[in-house]
Amino acid sequence: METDQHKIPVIHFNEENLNPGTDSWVLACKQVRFAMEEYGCFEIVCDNFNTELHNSIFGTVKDLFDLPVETKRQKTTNRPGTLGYVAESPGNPRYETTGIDNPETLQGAEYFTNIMWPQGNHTFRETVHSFSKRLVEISEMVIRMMAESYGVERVFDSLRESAFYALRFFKYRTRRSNETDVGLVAHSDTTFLSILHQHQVEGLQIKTKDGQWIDVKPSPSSFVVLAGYILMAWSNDRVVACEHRVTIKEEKTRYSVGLFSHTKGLIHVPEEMVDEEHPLGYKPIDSLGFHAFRLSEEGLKSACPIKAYCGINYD
Ligand SMILES: O=C(O)CCC(=O)C(=O)O
Ligand SMILES: [Fe+2]
Repeated sequence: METDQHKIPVIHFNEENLNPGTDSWVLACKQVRFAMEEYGCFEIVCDNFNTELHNSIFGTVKDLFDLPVETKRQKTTNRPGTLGYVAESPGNPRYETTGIDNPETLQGAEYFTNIMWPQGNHTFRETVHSFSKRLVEISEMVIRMMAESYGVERVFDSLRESAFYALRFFKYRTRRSNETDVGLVAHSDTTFLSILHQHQVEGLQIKTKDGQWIDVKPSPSSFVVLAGYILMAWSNDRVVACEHRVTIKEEKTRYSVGLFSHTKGLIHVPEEMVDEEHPLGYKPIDSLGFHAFRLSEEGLKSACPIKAYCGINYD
């Protein structure tokens, strides 16, 4: 429910405020930091994001999920800790997802496409590639803005170099008579950042600090940027990973897509993030190790898996 007190911050990304060093850039950095610290998320409206790309990505999503299940189930990733295809499960019976590693590279987009369509699928490959490239640019921009707003621009290059991406597609089938409106149960992501894009049918909900759930409306030109557990640790708890879920009230199939940014190697909390009020809370963070831990019995049980994995003085 959207209430008077709470509204997810909306930030417009346009040519002017994306020009580093300008006053409007500095203001946009402040808005991004405020949104992340208060909500763990914000909505970006991209003035120059074309509706055609929005329509084509969701056209390809339908083609992909319409493939036979044996085709979708094939192995598409060798990356430790990365999920490939996930079908309906008892906790999330309406949820189906699959993902592409390195989708912003031609090779990544092609590798996945050729497994799904051995005869090739030019439209799918091109759409995934151009859409992911745009989202990676947005993701890098947000990370740069966060680094600048905390005065740690010096670490931006190493964060950028250690980043890798997955594009994931989601389908939520319509409700059967004995089922609830749950699309995906509440959780926070194991990412640094997740950027979600919804199509027509709403469902994404974000939990506020005071425990209220607020709806995020779909729009062809807007994306929701969510803080994941790795950003939470990197920021030494200045930003808290955004808890979210999917609740589908309409009797319709829902599609969404998201770019998930991960990091390889060890990420250190920058020393500038540590002060009296924020004592160092994390050992160096191994994002891939954390991903595997999160899926373990202990990780699934933990109230705050990132702290259980690499928190200092946490039990
Ligand atoms: O479908 C969505 O909008 C959200 C998906 C999601 O949160 C996830 O898979 O982690
Ligand atoms: Fe999520």
